[in-house]
Amino acid sequence: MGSAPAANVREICRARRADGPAAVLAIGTANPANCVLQDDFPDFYFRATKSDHLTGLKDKFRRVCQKLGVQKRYLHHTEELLGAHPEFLDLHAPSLDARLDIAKAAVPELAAEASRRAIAEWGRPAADITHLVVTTNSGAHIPGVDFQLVPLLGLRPTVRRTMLYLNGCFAGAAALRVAKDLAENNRGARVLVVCAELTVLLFNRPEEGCFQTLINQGLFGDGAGAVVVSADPVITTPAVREHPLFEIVSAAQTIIPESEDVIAMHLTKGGYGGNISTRQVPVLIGDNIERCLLDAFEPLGIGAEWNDLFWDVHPGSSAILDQVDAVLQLKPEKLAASRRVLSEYGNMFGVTVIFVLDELRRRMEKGAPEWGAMVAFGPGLTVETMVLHRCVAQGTGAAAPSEDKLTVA
Ligand SMILES: CC(C)(COP(=O)(O)OP(=O)(O)OC[C@H]1O[C@@H](n2cnc3c(N)ncnc32)[C@H](O)[C@@H]1OP(=O)(O)O)[C@@H](O)C(=O)NCCC(=O)NCCSC(=O)/C=C/c1ccc(O)cc1
Repeated sequence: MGSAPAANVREICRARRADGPAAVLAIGTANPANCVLQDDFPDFYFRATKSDHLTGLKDKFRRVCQKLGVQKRYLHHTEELLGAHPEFLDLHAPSLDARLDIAKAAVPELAAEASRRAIAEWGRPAADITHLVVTTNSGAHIPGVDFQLVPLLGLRPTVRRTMLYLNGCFAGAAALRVAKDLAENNRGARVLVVCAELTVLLFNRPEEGCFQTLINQGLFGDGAGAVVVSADPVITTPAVREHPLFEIVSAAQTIIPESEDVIAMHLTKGGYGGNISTRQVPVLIGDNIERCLLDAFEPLGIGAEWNDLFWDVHPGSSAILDQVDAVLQLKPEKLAASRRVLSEYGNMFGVTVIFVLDELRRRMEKGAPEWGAMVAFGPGLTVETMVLHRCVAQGTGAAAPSEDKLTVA
């Protein structure tokens, strides 16, 4: 076989690229059935960990729980499951294997549930998914959740998988960034992004002097979010249409200088260890968020009137959202979707921004902003910044199929 001239190779590569931009076509979410109310949680937690005698610490935990912005969460671990694993209550007992076993079975199931909802909304067969990007902090298995999802969802064995482990709370935005590049560089690609988290690896008994445990138990929740992304949505049949919801216009990642130790987590024999500098995190995010946003929006020629945008900010805690509000001087309704998700589900690590996106699309009405920002934070400290454009048919507030003229400001 003769070798093709270089120009032809370029042409081949160019022809393989989609016209873009990548767009979110469908969103699915899922949570475990076990719902816990924040008001009841201190009683549950201290009872389940046989720590009711630590009355001062329990009062403090109650106060901290009230400050996190959470009212409700869903947790895979129940009192029954904890009762079957007394080793989870002993900080010094080896419990990592048992925790990983729980995650190995439960994370793919939760991920599959969210994915099925996204695929059902998308309206095409699961076998039409060409790429799969999966993230979790809850596990360390090979093959991983990505592999398990292939039979669970009926994906093709040739689906191109990318597994992102241990990206902390910015994992959801990072997965969408990867999906954008995959979709825009592969004409016809249909990328399924799936994020799934369980907090069973973080579960620990309360201890005097260990504030981190109180945050871990009071803030985080379990859930999964899935999104279908494509850069060339089409009308497939008269009955089934692909509807772009949000175009992903740009995606960037930044490390905040000298913040390496601010969120540091690692696997230990007893689950996750490490520390979050809870007072520093909101301050550092506040000090750096505007620069990250300007770097994202200025090259696009979009003005920095932050109140003209819609916002998907990772709700790390209400202190973080308050800081973002204060620095960007946002109107109260701007972070309402982030605050609602935090309140109803807790901080679900990288999953949370997908829940906020789902909440945003439900809140979008005629006259809502066309341009928006997704901002996620996590270990590093790392900031993921994404410029989003809501897809609207001219003159309506509804999402438009790709054939219709899309409004681009
Ligand atoms: C709720 C906080 C912690 C405190 O709220 P506050 O408005 O500053 O209130 P206070 O100053 O009145 O503090 C409430 C209580 O907590 C105590 N406290 C206040 N920080 C302290 C303190 N660092 N020491 C020890 N006592 C303290 C404080 O002394 C006080 O105790 P007390 O007077 O007895 O009621 C608030 O600052 C806050 O939400 N901070 C941000 C929380 C945060 O870091 N969120 C998560 C960011 S991202 C992330 O977590 C990712 C994690 C991850 C996890 C796993 C992975 O695998 C990967 C990643």
